[in-house]
Formats: sequence, C-alpha cells, structure tokens
Amino acid sequence: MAQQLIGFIGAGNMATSLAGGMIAKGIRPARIWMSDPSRDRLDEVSQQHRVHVATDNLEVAQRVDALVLSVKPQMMASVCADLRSVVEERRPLVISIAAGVTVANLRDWLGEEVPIVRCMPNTPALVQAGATGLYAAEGVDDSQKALAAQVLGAVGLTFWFDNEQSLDAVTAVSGSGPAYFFLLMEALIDAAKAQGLDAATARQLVLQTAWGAAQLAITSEAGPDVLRQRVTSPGGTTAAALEVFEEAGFREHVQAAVAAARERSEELAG
Ligand SMILES: NC(=O)C1=CN([C@@H]2O[C@H](COP(=O)(O)OP(=O)(O)OC[C@H]3O[C@@H](n4cnc5c(N)ncnc54)[C@H](OP(=O)(O)O)[C@@H]3O)[C@@H](O)[C@H]2O)C=CC1
Ligand SMILES: O=C(O)[C@@H]1CCC=N1
Repeated sequence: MAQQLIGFIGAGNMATSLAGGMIAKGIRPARIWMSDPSRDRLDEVSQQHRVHVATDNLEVAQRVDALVLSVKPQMMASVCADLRSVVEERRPLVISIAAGVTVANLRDWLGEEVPIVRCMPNTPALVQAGATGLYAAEGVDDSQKALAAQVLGAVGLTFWFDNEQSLDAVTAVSGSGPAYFFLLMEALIDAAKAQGLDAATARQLVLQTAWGAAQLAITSEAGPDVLRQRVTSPGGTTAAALEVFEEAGFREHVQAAVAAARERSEELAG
C-alpha cells in the first residue's frame, strides 16, 4: 500500500480536502494525482499541495491504483463513460464520494468487474473533522478496503457498512447532518439578536457553544442525555427552554426530518 498511487477525478472542495488530509497524515504528494478541466484550479492545487495534476482524466486513470471519483453526481455518467475503457483494462479500485450514485450505476457506466467502494462523506471533511460511511461492493479485497479507509480516514472517522442501503441512512444522518446543526446555529444566533445581543457577539457565543458542546460530548464518557441533564438545574433556565422544545415536538420533528432525508436519498439512488 505504501507505494500505491491515488488519483482524484475532479479537483473540487472534497478532493482537495482529501488530498490535503492525506498529505498531512504523511502520504507523499508524489503518490497523488488530480485532474480537472480548469488549468487555473490545477495550478492552485499543485502549488498548494505539490501533487501531480492533469487536465485529462484519462492521464490520471492510466497511472493510478485507486481512482477517487469526486465530481458532482450529475457529471458522473459522462465522466465514467470517458474513463470506461481505461478502467476496464486496468481495473483500479474505484472510490466514489458522490451522493446518490449507486454501485449499480457505477457498474453500468464502468463495467461489471470493476472493484468499487462507495462512500458518503460530509463537509466537515474540509476541516479534517469528517465522518464517512463506506460500502465495499463484491470483489473488493482487504488491501483495497484498507486503501479506501486510508483516503477517507485522512479527513475524519470512517465507518464500514455491509449493505449499501445503510448509506441512505448515513446520508440522512451524517451526510446531511451538518446542515441540521447549522440550522440550529442560525436559529440560536437570531434568537440571541432578538434578546438584544449584537450580531458579532451573538455569532461568537453560539459557535463557541456549539463547538464546546461537541467537544464535551466527544470527550466525555457520559452520553448527550446525561450532559444535557447536567446543564439543566431543576426549575432553572435550561428547563424552561427545553420544555418549549419538547412541547413543540422537537424530537418528533428530528425523526421526521431524518426519515424525509433517507427517503430522498433512496429516490435519488433510483
Ligand atoms: N455529503 C456531503 O455533504 C458531501 C458529498 N460530496 C460529494 O462529493 C462530490 C464532490 O463535491 P464537491 O467537491 O463539493 O464539488 P466541487 O464542485 O467543488 O468539485 C467538483 C470538481 O470537479 C470538476 N469537474 C467538472 N467536470 C469535470 C470533468 N468532466 N472531469 C473532471 N473534473 C470535473 C469541477 O470543475 P467545475 O467547477 O469547473 O465544474 C470541480 O472542480 C460530489 O459528488 C458530492 O456529492 C461532497 C461534499 C459533501
Ligand atoms: O443534500 C444532499 O443531497 C447531499 C447529500 C448529503 C449532503 N448533501
């Protein structure tokens, strides 16, 4: 695995974060290739990360052991059609990070025999704090699984699932999840301003509180329920606020929202 080459098709946000994370973890930039239609983008990436770059996707596909498909889902069919002959001939491990693109889609576009790992990352990967669900299709061996885990593990935690449908739940929980927390942050900032705090202070108080709560939950042995109770003095302010949330059906809304996201993920996957 130490010398294997990894190629990214599409040098966008996720690809550059993954590559940056891999390099920060000690992978030599010379092992990484990246292609993108934009020469300017590639110049930026090669300057920043010292990886190999090419405007031609095939040039990358011809060289690497693992190909990370990191274009937008709507681009995937045409990108795969161009890659198909090289992929069929060389059989690199194909790692897809595109939302809603299934193993069956990828097999249609790239050929039946290609080893595929499908992943669902999330945007905190951009700050190396991601959470990614992975599914290895039939035909992927242990060393290929280890390589996929090395790529996605460079930007956060990785979790393997042994059926592809689980990725719909992962999409609804951790894929879309950052947006749920951002919505709560937005709402709390608005509420802080409504209580007379200035906008800059409101923002800082809310973001630091969110970060602190996440840190506390991650580092504490106690679960979120216990940590919540520790904040909540009987008859105090937190109890007054939580009562409003509970009466408004907060938990039921979260259940319904995640179910809607899962349903949409299933629809997108066809
Ligand atoms: N769970 C989640 O929240 C997330 C999931 N993802 C998945 O990751 C994938 C990448 O997302 P993200 O990095 O945000 O997207 P970006 O748009 O930042 O990156 C995609 C890159 O691919 C380039 N591109 C377009 N066409 C081609 C082509 N034919 N060949 C090679 N490159 C091409 C784009 O160039 P140009 O801009 O010029 O079109 C762009 O630089 C998506 O499939 C998305 O579903 C990503 C982020 C988070
Ligand atoms: O909203 C979406 O469809 C994608 C998948 C998970 C996050 N963003």
